[in-house]
Amino acid sequence: MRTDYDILIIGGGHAGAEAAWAAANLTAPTGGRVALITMDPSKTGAMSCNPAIGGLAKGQMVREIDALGGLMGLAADATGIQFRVLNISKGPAVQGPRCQNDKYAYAAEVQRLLGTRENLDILPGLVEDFVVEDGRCVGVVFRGGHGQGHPEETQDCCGEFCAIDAVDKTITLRAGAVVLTTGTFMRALMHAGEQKTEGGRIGEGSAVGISGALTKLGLDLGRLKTGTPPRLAAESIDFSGLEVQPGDEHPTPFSEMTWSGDGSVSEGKPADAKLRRGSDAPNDTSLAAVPQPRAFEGAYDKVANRFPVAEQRVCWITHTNAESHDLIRNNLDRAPMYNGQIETAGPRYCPSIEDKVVRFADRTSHHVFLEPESLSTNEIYCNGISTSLPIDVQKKIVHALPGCENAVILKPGYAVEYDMVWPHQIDATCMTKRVPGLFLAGQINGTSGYEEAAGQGLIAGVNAVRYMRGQDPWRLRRDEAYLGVMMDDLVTKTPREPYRMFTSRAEHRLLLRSDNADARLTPVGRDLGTVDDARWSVFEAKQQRIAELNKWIDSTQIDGKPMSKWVNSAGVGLEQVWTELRKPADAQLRRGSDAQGDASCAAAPQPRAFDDGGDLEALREARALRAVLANRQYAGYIDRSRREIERLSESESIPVPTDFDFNAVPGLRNEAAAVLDKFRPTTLGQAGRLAGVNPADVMIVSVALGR
Ligand SMILES: Cc1cc2nc3c(=O)[nH]c(=O)nc-3n(C[C@H](O)[C@H](O)[C@H](O)COP(=O)(O)OP(=O)(O)OC[C@H]3O[C@@H](n4cnc5c(N)ncnc54)[C@H](O)[C@@H]3O)c2cc1C
Ligand SMILES: NC(=O)c1ccc[n+]([C@@H]2O[C@H](COP(=O)([O-])OP(=O)(O)OC[C@H]3O[C@@H](n4cnc5c(N)ncnc54)[C@H](O)[C@@H]3O)[C@@H](O)[C@H]2O)c1
Repeated sequence: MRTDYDILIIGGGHAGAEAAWAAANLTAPTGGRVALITMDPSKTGAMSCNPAIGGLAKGQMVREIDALGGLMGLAADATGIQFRVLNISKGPAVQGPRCQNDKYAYAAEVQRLLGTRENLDILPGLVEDFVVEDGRCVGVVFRGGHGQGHPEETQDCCGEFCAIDAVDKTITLRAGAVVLTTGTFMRALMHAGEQKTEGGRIGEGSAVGISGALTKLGLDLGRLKTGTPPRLAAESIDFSGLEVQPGDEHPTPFSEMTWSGDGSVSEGKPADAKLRRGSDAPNDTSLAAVPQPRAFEGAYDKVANRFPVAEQRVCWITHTNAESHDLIRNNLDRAPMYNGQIETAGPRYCPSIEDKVVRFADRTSHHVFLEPESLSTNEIYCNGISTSLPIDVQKKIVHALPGCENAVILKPGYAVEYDMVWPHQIDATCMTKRVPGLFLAGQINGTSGYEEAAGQGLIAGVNAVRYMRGQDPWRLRRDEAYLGVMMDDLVTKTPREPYRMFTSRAEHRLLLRSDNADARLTPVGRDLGTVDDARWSVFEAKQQRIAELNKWIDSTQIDGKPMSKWVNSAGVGLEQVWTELRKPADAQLRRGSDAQGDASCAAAPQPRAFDDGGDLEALREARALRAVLANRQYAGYIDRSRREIERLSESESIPVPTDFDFNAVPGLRNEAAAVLDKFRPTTLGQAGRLAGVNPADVMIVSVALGR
């Protein structure tokens, strides 16, 4: 059995899957090998709770992950059973793509995608300790297992791993870097009323030893909680009187590679943009040595030629009422969150139904979305009534929902408490400051949500490879991506509850839109090595089309007025511009008196033939046009923002050495020195965002740094 790897990833959740995908893709061209060790490989990519990906702000993050060559958007598109863009009536900056997924198909697709990486080994087992030499993490110690998906009757589920009989043996693996993504599993304890069960997810175990191993390394651990609602049997619900929630008429995929055609690969070339973001050295040349990936074989098989891939389904809306609220109030003494059984903080922004009834006491009703969990099972997810009340009370709450009077609960709701690592102990690359070579990603860093976890996984996977290669770390700035906002928030603020992304967290949200995620990040991914030739050629084609559309708008008149003004006027949107674009070129010319005879106008983009029903060309055109219009709509703001970002970028890029002694800075207030010492910001910009550090403190530190 191989015991030496380039990178080890622990945990096959959303963070681990993304980290493994990035690390395997990055190391493949140089013959590197990656191992993903997880308690049960058959649960890799499992959706612990909501069978949905994306939503407000989260959808933008999925688009960013996709733009950087990640797998979440591909898996979501391949298995989505309902697609909706939320906030569609509001501005493009706050629109969030979201899809319902067949949760079993989603996990299977994540596993298929990981299975296409020939240099990735997936090993079943429980990691219990780290190998640390000279203060650096260089491996892990784990107990081999089969995972629950192991077919007992055969002995070949894990190939070589089974063959050498590694099960229940303690195995040491060494590597250049380790990424730990334990999710909700560290010392996990589930609660349903008075009933307590060890485990991070129903039917699964708890990772106990790893908490102690982290404490031994000197890391400070905390404890948080989250929860999930009951699942109901579809045939026991009367849907007839319920409001139907259909998907969008023309569904929008997450991935730029979905429906990108046959995925044919043109000769790729490195992106022009130089990667300066995370690099401490502005003229970083180490990237020149990054081998460019040619093609991620098998990555786009499921999505390249059709969309939606899976059969589409509707959801339904029901609601709680005075009767269910009374039930909840009368049983609060049996609710672990209220009777002292759970003392840790849960996600304030995805509250349990008992939280909602207590905190919003004046409300007499809350929406409950009934969502199919799979095309192949009868499970219905009750979005909106996450609960840890005892099962007998859950039954009564469910039966009080219109349509659910006779509903059968297949799986009860529960809450889970788990250990996490306070994230001020990592930096924005996900590497722990105390133990170089050890990276943490996902719920272990105090976040909540698949998308937040996946984003951190990608960042950790990339940086683990860069660390192993001795390359400069890669960091995203707040004005570059929601992923940058999340990392900056995590390392500058101590979360008091599970961290969830919102558009309101991003001060530059008009720049960080879902429509321009590829323009912002695909060149960055190309430089990093996470974007292959196929994705790069799709990106280049789109940027070319955007340029053509801009030229057309700038050179065309409509009713004697510049089209560039018309596109920003009230009542004009994608549909109206699309209609103009579909008119034959001579009709466009006839409308614009000044444009008569202007050859550049006639030569502007030939309207592409597409039907309202949607096809490949329509999808591409809509994507390009959406980006063009959003950029024009926000042009004034974008210019102002850019100037402001430039003004601030000087302090943002001033590095603070990792061993800088804040306590020795003359004139620095004790309170500021203590905060700076605790969070150990890596740039002066980050220092300025810490609570307890004011502009005068930043000035003093800046002088001490010799600036
Ligand atoms: C009950 C519940 C409700 C939730 N509600 C939602 C929701 O509605 N929507 C949402 O987006 N998020 C929800 N979450 C959170 C969501 O599941 C997580 O945010 C997300 O899955 C985190 O991804 P992750 O990769 O960090 O961890 P996880 O998905 O939890 O994966 C961790 C993986 O690591 C493995 N592992 C852990 N420790 C070890 C070890 N020592 N050795 C080997 N393997 C190990 C586990 O087996 C698991 O495969 C909920 C979670 C739970 C449990
Ligand atoms: N439920 C929990 O206890 C829990 C725990 C941890 C994390 N989370 C977080 O919760 C998120 C889900 O939270 P949420 O409650 O905002 O739900 P969501 O993201 O599924 O929904 C967001 C909004 O979308 C709309 N919506 C919901 N379901 C819909 C449907 N079927 N069709 C159309 N629109 C729909 C609703 O307006 C809802 O408020 C996850 O991404 C995760 O980060 C939840």
